[in-house]
Amino acid sequence: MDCLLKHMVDMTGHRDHHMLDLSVSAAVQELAAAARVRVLTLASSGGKQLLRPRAVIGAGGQARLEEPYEGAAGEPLAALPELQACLAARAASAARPGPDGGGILWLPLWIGERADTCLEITHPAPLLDATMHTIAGVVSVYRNFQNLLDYSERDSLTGLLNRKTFDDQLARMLQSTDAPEPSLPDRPERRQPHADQRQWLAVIDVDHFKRVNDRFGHLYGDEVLILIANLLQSSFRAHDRVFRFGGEEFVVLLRSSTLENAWKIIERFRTSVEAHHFPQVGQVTVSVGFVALSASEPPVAILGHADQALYYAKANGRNRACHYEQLVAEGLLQAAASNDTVEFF
Ligand SMILES: Nc1nc2c(ncn2[C@@H]2O[C@H](COP(=O)(O)OP(=O)(O)OP(=O)(O)O)[C@@H](O)[C@H]2O)c(=O)[nH]1
Repeated sequence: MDCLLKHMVDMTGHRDHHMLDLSVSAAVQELAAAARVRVLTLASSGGKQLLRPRAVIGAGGQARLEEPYEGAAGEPLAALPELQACLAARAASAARPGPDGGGILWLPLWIGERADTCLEITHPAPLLDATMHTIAGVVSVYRNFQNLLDYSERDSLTGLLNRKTFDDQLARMLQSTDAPEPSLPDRPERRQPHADQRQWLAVIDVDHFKRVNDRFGHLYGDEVLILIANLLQSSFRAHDRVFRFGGEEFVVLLRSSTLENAWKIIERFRTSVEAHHFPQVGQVTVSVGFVALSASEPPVAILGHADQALYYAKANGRNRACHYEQLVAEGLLQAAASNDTVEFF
């Protein structure tokens, strides 16, 4: 009981999804005496259902986060037919028996009709009913707490991450920027990220949005923001982070991408907005400024550089994306001092 209470206190003391994932995996590993526990994201990409590990812990080890990287689409759900059938039937759990009464247990976290997260418990011995009962309780607390965190981290109009969570997420990305990839002895198949891959920050602003509000009213303006948020979510990958920064301004943190791919992804989003028919309003466009993250620069300077590139895009025709370093290299922008920010509202 003491052990359970200790884990509950630890889990509910966090205000961060990653720490919560680490806590729940440590709790379940200890309670189930598991050989391995993984927290998995259930995602779909290109019509395929995928599993992406978020956190993992082995027996006697420390829980650690699994950092996503470009090219890591995820593990195909089809490789785990028991879990696939469980998700299709909206069932509470799936199991694959192993030797000596051990096996693998999957516990999807259902929120209504959706399960975005699943716990995977590899246990060498049978799980007693009492243990199963305790784990089910821990998983329910985890799900409720995840919900609460989601609520406090999200913008109520668009459902995107809010400004408040940006600083944390940027600090986390900056920490992993320029840091050497940890060696993973238990995952020898893991591909190392390409040397050209960087992390990127893009600031996106709706063009002439005031005109939309003035002509069609705020309700239609709000609808445009919601539709743009949807286009953002479908254009960027699950491990990128998309924020509504306020008003008609959005920020994206793009993980591990080459400059060429960052251009492609950002252009794909910009052209998808341009091609979208917004009910009543018709065509809407966006301008984008983006910059590579560098651990040696303070967040305010990085944001300032992306803002400068956005300002350039606004001043030079709108409906375009501009890359800060390229503008500086071409002499079109002056490299700004680190405490510079550009205001255009
Ligand atoms: N409907 C709606 N409008 C908002 C919201 N937040 C800010 N706005 C409006 O967004 C508009 C921003 O206008 P401006 O800053 O002048 O910029 P703009 O018209 O987009 O022009 P450029 O950025 O120069 O292309 C203002 O009219 C704000 O009232 C919101 O949540 N909903």
